[in-house]
Amino acid sequence: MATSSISSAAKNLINFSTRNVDSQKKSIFSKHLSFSNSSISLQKLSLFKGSHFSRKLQKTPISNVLETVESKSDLLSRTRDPGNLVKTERPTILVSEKLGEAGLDLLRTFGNVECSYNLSPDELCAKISLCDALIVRSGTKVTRQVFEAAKGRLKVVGRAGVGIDNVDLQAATEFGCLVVNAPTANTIAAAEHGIALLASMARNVAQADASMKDGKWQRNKYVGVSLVGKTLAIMGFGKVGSEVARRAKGLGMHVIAHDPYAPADRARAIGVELVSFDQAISTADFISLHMPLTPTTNKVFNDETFSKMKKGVRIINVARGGVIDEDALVRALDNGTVAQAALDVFTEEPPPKDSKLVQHENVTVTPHLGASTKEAQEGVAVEIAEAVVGALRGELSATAVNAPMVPPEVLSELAPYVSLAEKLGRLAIQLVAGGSGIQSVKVVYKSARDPDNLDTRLLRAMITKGIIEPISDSHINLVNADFTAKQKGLRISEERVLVDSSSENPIDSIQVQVSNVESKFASALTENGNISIEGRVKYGIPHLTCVGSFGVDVSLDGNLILCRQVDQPGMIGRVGNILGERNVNVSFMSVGRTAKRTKAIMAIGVDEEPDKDTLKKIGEVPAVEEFVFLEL
Ligand SMILES: NC(=O)c1ccc[n+]([C@@H]2O[C@H](COP(=O)([O-])OP(=O)(O)OC[C@H]3O[C@@H](n4cnc5c(N)ncnc54)[C@H](O)[C@@H]3O)[C@@H](O)[C@H]2O)c1
Ligand SMILES: O=C(O)[C@H](O)COP(=O)(O)O
Repeated sequence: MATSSISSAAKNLINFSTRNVDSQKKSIFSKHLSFSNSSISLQKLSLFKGSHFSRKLQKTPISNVLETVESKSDLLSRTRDPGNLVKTERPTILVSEKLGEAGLDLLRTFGNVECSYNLSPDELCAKISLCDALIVRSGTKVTRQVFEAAKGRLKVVGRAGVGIDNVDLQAATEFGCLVVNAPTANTIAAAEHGIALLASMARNVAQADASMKDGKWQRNKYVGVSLVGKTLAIMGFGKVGSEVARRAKGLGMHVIAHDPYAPADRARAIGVELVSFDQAISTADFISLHMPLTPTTNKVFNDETFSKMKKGVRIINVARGGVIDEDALVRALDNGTVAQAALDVFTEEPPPKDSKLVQHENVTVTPHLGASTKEAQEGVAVEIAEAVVGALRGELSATAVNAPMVPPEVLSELAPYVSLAEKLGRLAIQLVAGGSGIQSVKVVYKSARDPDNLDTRLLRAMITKGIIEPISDSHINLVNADFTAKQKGLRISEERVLVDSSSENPIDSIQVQVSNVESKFASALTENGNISIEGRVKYGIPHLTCVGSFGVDVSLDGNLILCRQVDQPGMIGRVGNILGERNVNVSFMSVGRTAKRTKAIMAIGVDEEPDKDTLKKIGEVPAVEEFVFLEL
């Protein structure tokens, strides 16, 4: 297979250590390195089934498989890492931030544990080459320099908590270091802290306390507001958001939530109505933030969105500081749009000492204490200790956040399908209209291969990745895809359809159906109301071949405009001209229709993202009935 046909998505799953691989080979197996001692058996990796390779290697632990793969492959001619833990008696585990005793005890049964808190970046770099594992919370920046300084010995970084924004995941993967986290043990603590901030803000607890300690008795100044009967909008109805909702209902609040991807029935089950972003922020008396920090949510609370809020609204943030434009929040507090804010998280932590936001009299602050209860820290410590010990033993971890190992033979065959799968997932989620909760996805693989010889876990993982990553800060890989989908209430079912084909290709086509949702592009819906898209690999390149009931043929490279129009002459020219006049390069174009001169779909691949005005112009072409721009 040509190097160029291995997409970045596939590269994400090519995860071999390439430290000593020559440069041309590195361009194929670049960037993503492995965790090399996984004990998953080849029985599970039935992608190998039937081959000479598989017969020889069945039931062999992956560590041995990899030895064999490595010895077979001149791509992987590196010598084994002298720090390989299989050969090391007791690994060294550096804990750089306070961790619960139960977790430390567990670690001590397995390795030599060194607790060194408050290390400077230089001190951390100096120590790290002597360590096999590092355990951090949000205060330690695990940068590329740390991985470089580790000189290949560091095997696993454990994040004792949810957010992994302080770990350079790309660098970790490049240096062959597994990153694991503890995503569930601090959920309740974060939710309780959200409620604590809500109540103390409403009753000016922090301000009144400071005033009394200053010798004052200001009963009139600190008259608060009641919670009962007030509307609370939960922004991000995930693990923490839904727990905050439950508790707020107990306080007699009317709770609504905005989360474009949360299942409506989960919300209904606890008496919460899912609403649009604008409806949530314009009707709420209190707004509590629980969405992840992603490119979409970065500074989503800004001058424009504050201006849509009810005057005198109160805001709580225990998610991530970056979802708020902090300067805009200061302005909104100054002009009274926002009456009060209670913040546990900040764009920069710790925030500058002279931060206007922190100093503002209507703001209650805590220094990122959401997860800081004894119980949560014990839970997180045990959760992370188990994950780190498991990783050091070579077991696959359900909370791994960077890529596990995939044998190259499997990858070279599946690489274009892996890329197709991720792109179909990304397209499918972008076709879902905001506000529709997505619950179940069905994937149909058409293949001439015996189902026993086709392991679709990798493809399912990539479809899951395509669906979840644009809407969350979760990092999906082969290990954690099913776990993450389940946690998010997303059911992914698969169907294999055996087709009659003499082709050597493992798969004929992949179809992704999203059930019971509204679509931004009605033509993507089939008669039974599901969004349906289908793709194939042609000449090693993923193609979109069907949208709803319309056949198309467009290579999935760059971005895509889908346009439904009345089927009539001149449409390609008209839309092509609009794009050409604005210097948007068309890479591919295809028209599909159900019958002559009725309706047609035009699928246009574009190299550049058209601006709003260009898209508006396309929408204004009289025969165009609907269109959508999709990023791949
Ligand atoms: N302050 C703390 O100490 C502390 C503790 C735990 C978690 N957190 C943070 O809280 C946040 C939530 O954590 P979680 O464990 O509940 O995560 P989660 O993944 O379970 O929930 C996040 C939810 O946000 C939704 N979402 C994604 N994009 C959205 C958007 N644009 N608008 C609205 N909703 C959107 C997702 O669909 C998901 O349901 C994370 O940022 C996490 O890092 C902070
Ligand atoms: O992401 C998390 O888990 C929370 O923000 C907690 O961070 P901490 O472990 O630094 O308290």
